[in-house]
Amino acid sequence: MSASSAGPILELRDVSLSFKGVKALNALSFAVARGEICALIGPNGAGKSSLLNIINGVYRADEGEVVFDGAPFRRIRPLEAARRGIGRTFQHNALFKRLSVIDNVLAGLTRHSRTTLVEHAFGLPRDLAESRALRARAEDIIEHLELTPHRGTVVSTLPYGVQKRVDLARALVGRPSLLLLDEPMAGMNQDEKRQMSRFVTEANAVLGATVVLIEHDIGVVMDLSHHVVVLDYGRKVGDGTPRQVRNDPDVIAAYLGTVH
Ligand SMILES: Nc1ncnc2c1ncn2[C@@H]1O[C@H](COP(=O)(O)OP(=O)(O)OP(=O)(O)O)[C@@H](O)[C@H]1O
Repeated sequence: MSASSAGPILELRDVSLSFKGVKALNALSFAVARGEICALIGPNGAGKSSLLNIINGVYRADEGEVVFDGAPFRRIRPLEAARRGIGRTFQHNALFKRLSVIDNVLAGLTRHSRTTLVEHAFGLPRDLAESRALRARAEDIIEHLELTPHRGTVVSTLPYGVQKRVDLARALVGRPSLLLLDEPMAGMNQDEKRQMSRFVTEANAVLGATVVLIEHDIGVVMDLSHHVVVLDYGRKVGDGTPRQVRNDPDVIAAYLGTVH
């Protein structure tokens, strides 16, 4: 075991971020253990998406640092974060809506390929063997996420729940060690949520990704996660197992209301 693999995969140390005087994150500290599913919960505007944006380099922390795999940073470029093994989905998925499922999943492999997106679009792979290997990887993940019937379908024509799964496939195809999911179940019915929960569990247990996810459905959070961090106005108001957090009076007061 290397030195970095002994500690938590992710640590936030006193991270603060403001937008024109509004403190989105206020001296936030917590750690995510390797191999866990960690849920970030809290009311709208609590700072959850901003935090994911700092971890994968979309935003830069004003203060504090992020330690990923033992290496601290305050700012990292999104491509560099992806290269180091941080995968990401977005609240409103950022898929290429006019492209097929397979092409969207292949786009998630750009960081692994010496072939550029333009070369890929024109069918000009630099290295045929590389291209075949990456395509096989994309086909595997499509099968794994039960997207095979949709593999050639243009994304914009798919139901929203299936699009969210394509977004997950695109994030997973790069084999991230840390997978950041921003409301992967937003807008889904109970059946779709159950299905997505199964895929997130498999990404964690079978594919080995540590998961940090933002989710508003407390039932889903309690069933799915090993660890829950609660944010309110950019501050941490709870941190523990789902059961600990559920029974924490501060969390109940700030967010959960009366728990039966
Ligand atoms: N790019 C931005 N420019 C200005 N203010 C921002 C920006 N991003 C976030 N904020 C502000 O930072 C605060 C935290 O927002 P953030 O989106 O991180 O919260 P959240 O917990 O993810 O909310 P939600 O559950 O509604 O997605 C809010 O006050 C928000 O208005």
